[in-house]
Amino acid sequence: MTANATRILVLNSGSSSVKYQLLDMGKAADGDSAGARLAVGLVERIGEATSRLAHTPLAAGGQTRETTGPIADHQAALKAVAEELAADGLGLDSPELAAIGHRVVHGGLKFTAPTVIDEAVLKEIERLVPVAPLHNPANIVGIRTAQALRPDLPQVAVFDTAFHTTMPESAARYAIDVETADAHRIRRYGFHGTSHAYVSRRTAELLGKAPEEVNVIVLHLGNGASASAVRGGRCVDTSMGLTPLEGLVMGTRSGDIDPAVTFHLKRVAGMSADEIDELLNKKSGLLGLCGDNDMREIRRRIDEGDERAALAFDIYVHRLKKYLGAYTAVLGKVDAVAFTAGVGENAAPVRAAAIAGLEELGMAVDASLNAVRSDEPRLISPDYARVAVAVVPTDEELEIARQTYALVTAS
Ligand SMILES: Nc1ncnc2c1ncn2[C@@H]1O[C@H](COP(=O)(O)OP(=O)(O)O)[C@@H](O)[C@H]1O
Ligand SMILES: CC(=O)OP(=O)(O)O
Ligand SMILES: [Mg+2]
Repeated sequence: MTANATRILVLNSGSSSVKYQLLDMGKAADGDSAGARLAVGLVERIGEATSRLAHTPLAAGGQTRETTGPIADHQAALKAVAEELAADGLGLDSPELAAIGHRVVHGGLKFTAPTVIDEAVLKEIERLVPVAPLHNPANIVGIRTAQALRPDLPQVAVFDTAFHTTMPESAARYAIDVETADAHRIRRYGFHGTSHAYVSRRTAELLGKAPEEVNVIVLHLGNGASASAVRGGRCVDTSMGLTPLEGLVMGTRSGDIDPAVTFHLKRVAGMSADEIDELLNKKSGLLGLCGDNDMREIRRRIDEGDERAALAFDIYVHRLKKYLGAYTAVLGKVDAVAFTAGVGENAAPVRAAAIAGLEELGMAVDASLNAVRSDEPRLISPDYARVAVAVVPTDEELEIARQTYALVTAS
């Protein structure tokens, strides 16, 4: 790595998408912290005929370029991304590139911090595929493709599970036979940790406090959704478990159910383990309840009087309330609730409904503050509320870039 290599490419490979950012850690971002964005983009609907790549070269005019047409797999997606970057002189061959940072969803028990990827690390990420079947395979293809493009560069894995490794055993252990659990490493790992870490820190900043001084409940509500209880900057509980299926109602995932539902489906409905897996991960949640997994579409249907959409919304919100109550009890004292990710940042009705009726917990939302649209962290609670309710946009890519840069410049 040369001394002036300050750029980090971040790849966030999802099951059917790749989000990416090229950042310069030697330059300040908005505000005063490092990480100026040079290019950002998204490839979506990978594997379908209608794949779409939207690329915005912020360092070269900032005009978004869109390409549509089939992109067969993640490897093809990353090659297309590399070409877009190269078109503006921001290519992967640049000597200014210091490292490539990858979001890796499941890190198991081994990885509690960002890690430079070698074959042994890749093997471990591969071993964890059964507990993150929608995510780890895409992460692996992202890493292998990036390695092939720049074999000389450090590739760094930043794990979704890392932030949650501070959970006490009382929160991390399931109440099942200890030997069986240990033999198969069955426990609560938690996910979206990079987001929970970033958002809880930003929330403390918004309150003008140090992270050590505040207790925050973070609600990361995207396609996948999870809640976490963060005490003084450390995670003490989170809603996702062994896999990203437990907890909140999600776009296509059920979240919490009675585990007996699974053997009932097997014994009574004759479904196989794979069919049940597919049902709970891909055909449940909002999609299973009402046929749509996008909150925008659900709100539109509710406005037209659609009862199935209204019930799906109510079930989604009911689950959020339960976790707000539970994590208030876990934390004892809550300073702030932070809403983040696609739904949390954009869906004012979800925020209003989740907090409604929680005055006894010190939580309230001001309707006019809640209606404000902004990309900035902001409070939406009235002055009198004991608990600050906030909208805090997440930035997993920036956080991954910071952790990656810190690791490769430390040695
Ligand atoms: N303007 C909006 N209003 C309501 N919901 C929105 C809006 N924009 C995005 N969403 C929701 O956010 C979801 C995507 O969230 P995001 O955090 O980008 O997900 P992921 O990173 O898991 O792909 C969409 O499926 C949709 O439900
Ligand atoms: C872990 C997880 O659920 O991630 P995503 O929300 O990106 O699907
Ligand atoms: Mg996400």
